[in-house]
Amino acid sequence: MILEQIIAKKQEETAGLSFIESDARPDRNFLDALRKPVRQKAVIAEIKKASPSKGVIVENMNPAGIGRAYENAGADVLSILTDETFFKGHSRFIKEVKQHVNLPVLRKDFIIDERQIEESVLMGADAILLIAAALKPEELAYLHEKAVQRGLDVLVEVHSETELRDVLSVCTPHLLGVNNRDLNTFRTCLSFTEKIAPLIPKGTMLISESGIHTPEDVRRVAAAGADGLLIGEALMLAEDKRKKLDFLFSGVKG
Ligand SMILES: O=P(O)(O)OC[C@@H](O)[C@@H](O)c1c[nH]c2ccccc12
Repeated sequence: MILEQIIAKKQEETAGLSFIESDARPDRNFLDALRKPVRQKAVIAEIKKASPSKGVIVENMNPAGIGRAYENAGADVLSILTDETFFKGHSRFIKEVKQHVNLPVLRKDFIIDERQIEESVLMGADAILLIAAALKPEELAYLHEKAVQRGLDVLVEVHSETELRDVLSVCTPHLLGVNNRDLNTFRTCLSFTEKIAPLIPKGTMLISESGIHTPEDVRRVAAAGADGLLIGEALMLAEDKRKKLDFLFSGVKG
């Protein structure tokens, strides 16, 4: 029930946020970068110091250094964890990284309140994540619309057919992510991508998220029809990010 715990914590945090209005806008195009991938499939490389399932992944993490290494390795965009409590992220990471890297950035956090959308723009995010399991369909539709109005791209994350149907009944996102990890049990299984891929509407990009560690994993989600891959741990743990990405893509043709 980790998701419930995380949401309870976010409710506490967002209660203290004030409504700020600014004319700040995202300055990089996340969706465009995903549509022109460097490799056969788009790569969202994630900067994540720790996670509830793995604990600390990298001690003394230098986000800007990792961001630069990801860019040099041919990642198309970045995902940066900003949640402090469960992922040891920080709100300043996005700006810090963008000073040294030219890639668009997704703010990876648990967005449940419209004030976090303005906050994301002020943090320097170009895109945000909305997690279907954390929101009622009407809430998701509302936050999706608000984010788009503020110029943000939105990755909508689902984990089941039911969640996908609920999402599609209220909005048609440009980017749909299938999380291969069950946020309640932490187990990953790539068959989630395979099951959900055929149900994604035309014109929506499908991103396979989590649990991608081997060339066989990449081949499998690519064959299932994923347009992009979100990879965290495997890249965080790699000494040489380019070598790792080349290796991961070694089994994908075309
Ligand atoms: O480290 P992995 O297994 O490659 O997974 C990355 C990413 O998909 C995962 O961090 C993630 C997917 N959805 C999330 C929602 C919140 C926090 C984290 C996530």
